Amino acid sequence: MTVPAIDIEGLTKFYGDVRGVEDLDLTVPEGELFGFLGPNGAGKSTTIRLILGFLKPTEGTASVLGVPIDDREAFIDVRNDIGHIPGDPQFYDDVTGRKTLDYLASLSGDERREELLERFPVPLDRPVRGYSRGNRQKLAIVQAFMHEPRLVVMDEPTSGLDPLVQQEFYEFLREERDRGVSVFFSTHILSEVREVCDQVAIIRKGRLVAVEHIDDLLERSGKVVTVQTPDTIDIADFDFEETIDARIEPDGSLRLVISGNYDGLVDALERYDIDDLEVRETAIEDVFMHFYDAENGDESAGAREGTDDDHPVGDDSEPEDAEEVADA
Ligand SMILES: Nc1ncnc2c1ncn2[C@@H]1O[C@H](COP(=O)(O)OP(=O)(O)OP(=O)(O)O)[C@@H](O)[C@H]1O
Repeated sequence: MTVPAIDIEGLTKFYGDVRGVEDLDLTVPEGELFGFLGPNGAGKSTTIRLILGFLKPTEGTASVLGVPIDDREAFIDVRNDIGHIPGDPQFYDDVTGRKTLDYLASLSGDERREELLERFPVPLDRPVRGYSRGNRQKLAIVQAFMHEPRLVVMDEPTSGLDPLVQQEFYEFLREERDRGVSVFFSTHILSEVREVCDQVAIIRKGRLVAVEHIDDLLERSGKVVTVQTPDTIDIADFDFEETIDARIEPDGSLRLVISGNYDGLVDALERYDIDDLEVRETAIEDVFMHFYDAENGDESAGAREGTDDDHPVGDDSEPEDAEEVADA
């Protein structure tokens, strides 16, 4: 029986009165690219910090690669099988990229630094202080993967990367997945979810609202059909079982979202002259937007400020606030 890469049960974290996450249940299977999506302040970083043992849950538990996060000793061992890219990777600024990697390699190992640096090159002999945001992120990628982890957990890993490097990183992630590596990452970028994820979990206001295979999600989300006709459209003609949404656009065209077969549509269109007809996949934005609330904005509003944990990457086991776990 294979052990899930991550198994979360009833995980809850309150920062004083502020809810980080509440009653989260989630299983991330081994060998999948698993996306974690949600608006600002939804609880993504909190979840990531909990499963890496940097924060102590208020309730509930999780296992990572089969090891419960509250089994401190076993968890320290399993950390070597985990790679991590924090939300805002911090390094010791006066140290060069090369020395940074040497140091991190001495802690966790280094099986493939050269290969990774070829794909994600950084100015190795310059102090990290002078690195651009993108180069910092590439250094974070190299350190997260160089010890051949079985699981990599990443908090918005493509922020700061230019589009070409992003594409290279997506390709790299797919290759890693095909080699059996499990990847769990938070993101705001909807197209990224579509491009690389096998499954996605969506979190809002600290609670899980959906876990979906991307293919199923897109299948259920249907196709968008746009029809231009000189005739007056009776929207009731297009209300068949497969219709998810039907509306007349401001330019007078008919826009339908249809899931399933097109028989009803073809029959209905016989009543009209057609100037133009377009069928396209539903934009991922439309697929996900109904999971977000129009008024959500920044869900962290009202929460305590200035308590983020931006430790240097090699030092993220050093908690900075009293609530964090002392020996993560
Ligand atoms: N150290 C902390 N102290 C107090 N409240 C916190 C702390 N960290 C997070 N929170 C609060 O917990 C909630 C979840 O925050 P979290 O950072 O986990 O969300 P997120 O989904 O990662 O957001 P973003 O997409 O903006 O990074 C928010 O209301 C946030 O303000």
